[in-house]
Amino acid sequence: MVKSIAPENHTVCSSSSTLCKLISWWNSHHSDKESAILQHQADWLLWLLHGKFGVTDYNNALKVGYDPETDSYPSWLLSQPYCRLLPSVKAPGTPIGFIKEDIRVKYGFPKDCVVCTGTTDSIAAFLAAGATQPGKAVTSLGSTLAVKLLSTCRIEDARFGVYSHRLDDQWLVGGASNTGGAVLKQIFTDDQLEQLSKEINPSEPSPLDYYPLPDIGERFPVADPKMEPRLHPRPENDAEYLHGILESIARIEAKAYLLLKDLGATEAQEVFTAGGGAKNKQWIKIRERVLGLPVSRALQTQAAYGAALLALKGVQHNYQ
Ligand SMILES: Nc1ncnc2c1ncn2[C@@H]1O[C@H](COP(=O)(O)OP(=O)(O)O)[C@@H](O)[C@H]1O
Ligand SMILES: O=C(CO)[C@H](O)[C@H](O)COP(=O)(O)O
Repeated sequence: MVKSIAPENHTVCSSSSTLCKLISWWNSHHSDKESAILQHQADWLLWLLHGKFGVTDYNNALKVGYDPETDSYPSWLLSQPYCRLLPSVKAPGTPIGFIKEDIRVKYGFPKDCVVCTGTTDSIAAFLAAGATQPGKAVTSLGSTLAVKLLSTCRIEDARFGVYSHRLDDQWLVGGASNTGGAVLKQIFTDDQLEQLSKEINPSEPSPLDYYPLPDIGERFPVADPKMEPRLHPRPENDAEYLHGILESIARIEAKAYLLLKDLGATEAQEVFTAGGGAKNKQWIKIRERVLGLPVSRALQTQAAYGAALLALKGVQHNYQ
């Protein structure tokens, strides 16, 4: 359905895209189409704060089909019956309005507190890391593994789950794999992760070859909704098992950066790490060996810090 209206290999062709979800909803629900609007999670959260419907940012809107290069929805999307559900789009960090009075009073915010448009979680993590030059990258090791590489050129190829977000006048090229912390959490507690990791010698390659996924389906660097998790054979020693899983996730990350290079992105030179997995020093060393690049923990590993920086920039730009 999406493939019949969108250009070949467009990001919206990925089965997890916002546009696929919107069309699936449009075709399966027969009530309330008249009053419905499309909100991304971030739009909904911001709406609770400012109370204005139908506003988003061009990062969140990418996967519904918004073109951040022309700063507009493409004509193939605007000719669809559900196009009036699409929110208006502003640059990330643009002031939308003052915070609602009841919320302001409840939480003690100042009277001039302004709410700005946001961005996606892994872009916020990139901003938190403070990387500004092409070739610098951030891998977010949260529930999933999201890769963002600052590049001078834009790349998009849904066959591999690769897309580019606009970051001012540059591009954040990358994608998100379903591997990452969620699969670790299915097998180990956070305490076990910390203790077992200490038993791993990161300079020694693990011979175990897995494809750790929490469920069926992968998005990037291979887009395959039917891919099965591969987590066997399980050795008796848990530290060996964890070593094999961390090393296998590192191989997926290395494949991701290699793919971006092959597709023509600026070559990665240095990788910062954000998210819950960033605290694992052994994993950072394993990744450094497998990627063949300098890898370090970002100074700020919380995406929320990047979102706050974005709001600060927006307010300074518009009110000073
Ligand atoms: N020591 C550790 N080593 C590797 N991963 C860890 C460690 N501690 C926690 N994690 C993983 O970090 C993930 C949580 O990170 P977080 O950035 O909060 O995720 P989310 O994407 O859900 O916001 C969990 O899925 C957990 O498996
Ligand atoms: O898997 C994720 C959340 O579950 C990723 O963080 C997300 O898909 C990445 O999206 P984007 O590249 O648009 O920031």
